[in-house]
Formats: sequence, C-alpha cells, structure tokens
Amino acid sequence: TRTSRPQRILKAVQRKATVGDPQSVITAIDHFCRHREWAMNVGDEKGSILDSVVSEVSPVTVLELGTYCGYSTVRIARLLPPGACVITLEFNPDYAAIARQVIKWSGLEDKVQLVEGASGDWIPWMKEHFGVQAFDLVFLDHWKERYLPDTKLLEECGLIQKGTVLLADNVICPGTPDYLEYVRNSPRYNSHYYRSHLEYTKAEDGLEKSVFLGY
Ligand SMILES: O=C(NC/C=C/[C@H]1O[C@@H](n2cnc(C(F)(F)F)c2)[C@H](O)[C@@H]1O)c1cc([N+](=O)[O-])cc(O)c1O
Ligand SMILES: [Mg+2]
Repeated sequence: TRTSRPQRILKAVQRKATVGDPQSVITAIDHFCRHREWAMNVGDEKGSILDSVVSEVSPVTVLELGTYCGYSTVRIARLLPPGACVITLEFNPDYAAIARQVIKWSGLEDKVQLVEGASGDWIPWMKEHFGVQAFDLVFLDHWKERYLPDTKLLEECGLIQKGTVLLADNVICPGTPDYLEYVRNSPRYNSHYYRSHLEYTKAEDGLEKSVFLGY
C-alpha cells in the first residue's frame, strides 16, 4: 500500500535536512508541507510564536500533548538549555515511530522523552514515573475535545502550579470552544490570544497562552 503522510514527511527530512541540525529539520518539514502536502504541524508562523513563548518561559520541564511527527517537539527541544526536557505524549504508535526518527535526525533525543499512550492513562502517573513536580510549560496540540478534560486532569494531579504556562494550538481552527471559555473565564488563569494563521494557509487560527495564577 501507499506510504503514509508521516512516512512521506520523514522521507523529506532524510532527503533535505542535515543530521544534528534541528533548524534544517524544521525547514524541510515546512517546505514539504507548504509545497507538496499539507500536514497538521504547528508550522512556521505559529511556530515562531511558540518559539517566543518557550524562550520567555525558559522551562525546565515541558509537557507536549500530541507529538504527531515531532515537528513542534523539535521546535521546543532546540530552545531548551542543558538539563531541561520535553515529555511528549503520542497515542498513535505509527506516528510515534516516525516522530522518534525525526527527533533523532535533529540530534535532540537527549532532551526529549516520547511516551506512547493516552493522556488519561499517563497524566496521573507523571509525578511518580518521571519525577516531575509540576510542568513549567504545557503545549496542547492533540485532539481538540481533549484540551479541557486534560487541563482539568493536570490541575487535579497537581501538575499545573502557580506560574505554569499553557499554550494551546488551534483555538480558532479547528477550534476548542469549551477550553477557550474555561481559561478565559476562570479567575485562576491569565489568558492571551496570539492571532495567526492555520499552518501553511491563509485561514485564521491562533495560540492561546494561559498562565496559572494559583489557587
Ligand atoms: O486535529 C488536529 N490535531 C489533532 C492531533 C492529534 C494528534 O495527537 C495525538 N494524541 C492524541 N492523544 C494524545 C495524548 F497526548 F493525549 F496522549 C496524543 C494523536 O494521535 C495525533 O497524533 C489538528 C487539525 C488541524 N486542521 O486544520 O484540521 C490543524 C491542527 O494544527 C491540528 O492540530
Ligand atoms: Mg495543531
């Protein structure tokens, strides 16, 4: 049968990017997805906003929900200082296998912990299994109807504490209305919308940054 889209994205990385050079991996994926085949990476425009938030927060521990091919994992990991790491959760084993190779090609495997499974199964074990006290930054880019329940689960598990920054992709397109309503109306979050465009298109989309203020 035909290759999958993630397999074609990995091929583009292996053809065009330099091993150990994260920026070339990012550039190769963006070029492929803009000129050959669209894919649901956060992309270069929203990716620059992600970069600025990562740099501003300078997190020690990051949680990413939704690895897909590892594009945003590489964007985040390349900005982390030694000793910092991103734990990225991926439900689909085929996507996880591709992402591992993309992350390895970028040379950032020491800063990334890719975990396969469902958020509901893994989030309650994060503290015990990874020795995480609380996350400094959470990047939400998985199934849109899971943003709100998983945020509430992270709160309940004590993984979101005063100062934790949530950054959510696709709050306009495809949209995460219940999540947006929650973080914008909750007295415990300070939210800001970064207006942008859906990756590789002219459609509106944006990132919502929400800082937890504590209880
Ligand atoms: O549907 C979109 N994204 C869904 C993304 C889903 C990805 O998150 C993984 N996941 C599921 N649960 C977990 C966890 F972590 F819970 F275990 C991880 C899924 O296997 C998939 O790889 C999307 C769609 C569009 N679009 O334009 O249609 C644009 C975008 O930027 C998008 O992100
Ligand atoms: Mg997205």
